[in-house]
Order: sequence, then C-alpha cells, then structure tokens
Amino acid sequence: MAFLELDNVTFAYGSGSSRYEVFQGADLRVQENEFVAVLGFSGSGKSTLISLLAGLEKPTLGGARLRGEPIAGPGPDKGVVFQNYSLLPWLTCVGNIDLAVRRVMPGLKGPERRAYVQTYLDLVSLTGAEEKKPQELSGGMRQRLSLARTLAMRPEVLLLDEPLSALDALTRAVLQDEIIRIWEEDRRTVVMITNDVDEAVLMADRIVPMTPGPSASLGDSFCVSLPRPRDRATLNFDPDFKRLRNDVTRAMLRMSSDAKELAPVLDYPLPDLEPVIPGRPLSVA
Ligand SMILES: Nc1ncnc2c1ncn2[C@@H]1O[C@H](COP(=O)(O)OP(=O)(O)OP(=O)(O)O)[C@@H](O)[C@H]1O
Repeated sequence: MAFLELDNVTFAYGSGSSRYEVFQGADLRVQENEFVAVLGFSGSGKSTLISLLAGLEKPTLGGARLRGEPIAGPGPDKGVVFQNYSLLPWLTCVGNIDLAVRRVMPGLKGPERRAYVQTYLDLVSLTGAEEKKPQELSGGMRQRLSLARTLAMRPEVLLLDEPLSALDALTRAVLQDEIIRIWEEDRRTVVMITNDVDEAVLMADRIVPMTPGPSASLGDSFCVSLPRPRDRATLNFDPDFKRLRNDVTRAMLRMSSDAKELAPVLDYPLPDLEPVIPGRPLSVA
C-alpha cells in the first residue's frame, strides 16, 4: 500500500456545458519519506493535483488516500507551500509562523513556543528578519518564510506547488539546496510540482511526468538513482544525469499534443547547460 495515492482519479471543474475535465484515470503512488517531483506543462492541472492531495478538492471519480484512508479535507498533516507565498501581511515573520504553530501545538506556550518558532526561522536562514513583515522581505525570503511556516507545523506530507518558479535563477538554486538540506535532515514525504526538468532531477527520488490537459493523466515515472548529496557542478558532467535529463525531456516532448510538430526537435541532441551555482561566478564560453 502506498503512503499517499491517487487511484484512477477523474476530476472536473463545473458541470454541464461548462464542465472542464482536468484529470481522467490519473494514478499516483508515493512511498513514505519519498521525494517525488511531478513535471507538467502549463495549465495541465498541476495545482489541481496538489489540491486533490491536500484535500482542498475531492475526486469526481476514484480515490485520494493518505495511509490508506480517504483524504477527507485539508489538515495540518498535509502542509502546502504555494507559488505565491500566501503569508499574512500584517504579521511579522515570527507572527506568521507563531500563528500556524499555535493552531497545531496548542500546548506549546511562552518562551518554549518562541524558541520553537526561532528554530524554523534559523532553519531557513531568516535569522535577523524576525520582526520584518512580508512586504519588507525579498521574494526568496518570503518563500523561505512560507516554507518555514509549513515545516513548523510538522506535516506528514509536504506538498510544494511550484514553490520556486517565481524566483530568479540564483535564489532558486539557493532555495533548492535549502529544501534538499531540510528534507535530508528531517525526512518526510514530499510531492513537488515543477516545470523544470533539471530541478526535478537534482532534487527528487522519482520524477512523474504529467500529460498535457484536458483529461490529463500521470505517465510512467523515472527513478533518479543519482547518489546524494547531489552537487550541481559535478552533476552537469555526470553521464547518468545527462542521460536522465534527456530521457525525461524527450518523454515530456513526446507526451505533448504537439508531438508531431516537435518531432524534428527530438532528433537534436540536447545541449549541456551551465548550472547556476550559488557563490560561484558564471563562466562565459
Ligand atoms: N476553479 C476552477 N474552475 C474552473 N476551471 C478551473 C479552476 N481552476 C483551474 N481550472 C482549469 O483547470 C485547468 C488546470 O488548472 P491548474 O491551475 O491545475 O493548472 P496548472 O498546471 O497548475 O497551471 P499553471 O501551469 O498555469 O500554474 C486549467 O485549464 C484551468 O483553467
């Protein structure tokens, strides 16, 4: 039995003539403590997938289950980090995390709770920004705060809905490393949505491609057996990394409804790309 699963899920928004079927017969199985990246095209239903796993939406047909039990609704056992932070603007960094902690750990009081909140601020390198409000933070800091708030609730499952896509390449690389570091320190089950093949290969244990919508489904997964810790600079020259990146990219292109048009592209070898390494200048060939 999978820890977290979607079993033959069909899901549609609306009804009658305004019915829009996002998924048809979608299957996803995630093991406990596994880090799965779901790769999808724009508008294919990635956020809807997270909503189904979080219990924010219910399947029209089929089942969504956590530990074998139907997912009845949202709850602190399923932490979601959205692309757009969803922080409370009138609260400080401490206040945003504290509010979440009070909800899930009502027994934690006074200095003990403050120390607990600080642990998570430190974990995401927000030490010194305790009294700042979200609008005083950079995009990367906001996303860190959003991650810290979710982690502080100690959810069994972490659902990341393109958490890094709004960030510049350097901040994105720093946060990728931070998410991996946190996950390695304190393993839990992660489903991360991304549209970036390299990000998926760098971070995940397994990559699940999503077919384009409407009526999307989830394709056969790719196992990422590259040893951890994974270093971007070294990976870029690793033949296994390159092979996997190419295989995944080609599978995504083949799944695209434009596959015919893109067919010539599939014959070209994909170029090596210079990865962004935090703290290291980019070399110009
Ligand atoms: N509340 C809604 N009511 C009706 N249709 C919706 C609703 N939410 C999303 N959709 C439609 O469902 C489809 C999937 O949306 P979703 O946001 O899950 O895709 P996505 O892959 O996350 O998109 P993006 O890459 O742009 O973030 C889209 O065609 C969208 O228009």
